[in-house]
Amino acid sequence: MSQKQKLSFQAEVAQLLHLVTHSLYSNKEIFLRELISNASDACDKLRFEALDNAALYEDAPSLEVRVGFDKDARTLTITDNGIGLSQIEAVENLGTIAKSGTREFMNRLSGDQKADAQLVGQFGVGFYSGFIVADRITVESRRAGLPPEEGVRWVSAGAGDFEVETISRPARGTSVTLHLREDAADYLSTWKLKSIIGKYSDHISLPILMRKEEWKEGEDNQGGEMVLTDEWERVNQASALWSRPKKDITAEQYQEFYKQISHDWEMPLAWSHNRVEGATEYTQLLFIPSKAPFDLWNREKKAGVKLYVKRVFIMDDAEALMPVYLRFVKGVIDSADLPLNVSRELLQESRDVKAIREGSTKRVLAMLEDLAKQEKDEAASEEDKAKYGKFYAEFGAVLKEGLGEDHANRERLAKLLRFASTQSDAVSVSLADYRARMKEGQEALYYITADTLAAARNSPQLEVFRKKGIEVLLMTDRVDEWALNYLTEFDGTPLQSVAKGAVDLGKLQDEAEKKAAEEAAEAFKPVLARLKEALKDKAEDVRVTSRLVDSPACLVVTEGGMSMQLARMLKQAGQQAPEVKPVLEVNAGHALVKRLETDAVHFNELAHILFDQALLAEGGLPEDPAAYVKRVNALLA
Ligand SMILES: Nc1ncnc2c1ncn2[C@@H]1O[C@H](COP(=O)(O)OP(=O)(O)OP(=O)(O)O)[C@@H](O)[C@H]1O
Repeated sequence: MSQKQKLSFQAEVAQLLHLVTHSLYSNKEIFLRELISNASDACDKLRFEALDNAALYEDAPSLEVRVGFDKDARTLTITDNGIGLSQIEAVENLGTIAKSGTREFMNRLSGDQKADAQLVGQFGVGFYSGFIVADRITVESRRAGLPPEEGVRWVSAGAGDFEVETISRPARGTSVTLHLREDAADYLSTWKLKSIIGKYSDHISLPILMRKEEWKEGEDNQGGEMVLTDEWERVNQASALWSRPKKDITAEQYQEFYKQISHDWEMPLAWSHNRVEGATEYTQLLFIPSKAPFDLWNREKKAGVKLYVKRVFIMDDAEALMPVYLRFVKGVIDSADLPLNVSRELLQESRDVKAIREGSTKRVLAMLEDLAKQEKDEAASEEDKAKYGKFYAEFGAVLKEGLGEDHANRERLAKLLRFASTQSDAVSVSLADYRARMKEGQEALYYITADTLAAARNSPQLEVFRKKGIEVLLMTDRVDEWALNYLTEFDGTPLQSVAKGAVDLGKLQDEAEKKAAEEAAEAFKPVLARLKEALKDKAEDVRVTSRLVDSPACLVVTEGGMSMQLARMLKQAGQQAPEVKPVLEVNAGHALVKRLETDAVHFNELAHILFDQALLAEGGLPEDPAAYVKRVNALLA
């Protein structure tokens, strides 16, 4: 590649760049954080690769980042002596976005600049944020280990394409030169740059160097000015934030550190910083974000915890350190015990890692419990009180995955769950709240799962519960049904789906009611037998129920069976779902059902209408919708 080559950006990059240059003015200065963060990552990568191959250090073993500027040329340059980029890497890494879910993300953009800017913030613009302030960026780089003549220059004006060419670059590493737009000239100031670095990058563990400035008197006492010298000085603290004592770290520093490692633009909701001593020694600094990332639902998504060993960065997405259901947690774990050359495979098997994961999981749960406690704390500020609700709205559904995934902590997790209920539209009812206000004689915690809150609330299955004033939890997250399989009781009280099995209200029904129900069932027996016959292809069974008050019929599944809703969901997702044949339950007191006893002519029609209506009421569709319409019309005419 000795001549210049012109290449196009991947479509998604071009889209992202358009957004970056058109919507991200409000917080311009973050470009410096992003570029310094990349420089620091590049040094971390070199240090890691050099564990096996010390020759990569060449003659420059001390890693650093330099920030320099040239007022006359209106350029700002960030240089690192990290791992560098080969020509192929420059084309790939700076011309495409490797993140999974990028296309879906782009599809979510609405064209509304404000909303999109917010989304882009969640997505993370990284290197491309340089184009907020620059109308052209030149990257010069040479990968550690390659000869000087295999350097690369990459230039782009941030529109549709970029140019690359081979250059000779004796120093390993990367320099990113921003050709600043006219309105960004104020970044050409030592004072300004220092203050931004202090704000965003103070905790970076590498030294960030800038040229020292000196006061120079003007000629003939004509007033002087600050001029740059050739001496470089360190402008950050350069000690890893998590290794400093807690008391020396301010809330702002924690917040900025979070933003740097997470690329999130919002503040974290909570953090926890601890040195754990004992059989396994490590430091953990864990954050709970306040907003879900765009790819939260991708269970393959990179985990958010970085692993360090004695301050040396080892790997980014160390999934072995955190269970999948806590994939939203960001932070750093620095182990004193693991070997520096630990591999992913080794991590999976290490007992130290297991101990770290257990300890970190407990720490995150404790953080969540604290947030939940604040919710009810009179003395807490309104902001603090709202935090758990905020967390739950973003991550509650993911947390539920833990019921199936993390047996050891199931009870703690169960206490953290919140639901809407027939008494609360807000997703705010905890199992403990519900249990505390159960009716006299109530023996189970009742719940229903449905696609929407309205469908849950209006389900015929709730009728008898409403009549008796019994609260029912309304669950509408896709994961609920699956997760609830793993939670059969709470604090000794069973959890019972109102749509599964025969309803047994136990002590909530008085003797007279029970007797009346038994009599009705007895009298209805002959009709039941005919109904079963008429619907034998559709219904597993037909029985008389006491759960209905106003509706003629409803569908339930057998105890332990998969709900119709879950089966539908699986099918929609293209997965194998067992054919669920539901049980039709009929309300023997309802006029339409009574008509079955007398209207022999329309019996068959009525039977199918009952079944299909019950299916509609719970969010399903009749197998043959046209036949259903025809039957109803025949009766209406
Ligand atoms: N200073 C640098 N030295 C070496 N490689 C770099 C440097 N800056 C960027 N890169 C490469 O370019 C890639 C893209 O950078 P970019 O900042 O866009 O995304 P990222 O850092 O991977 O993701 P994010 O910033 O969202 O975490 C990086 O993954 C890295 O491989």
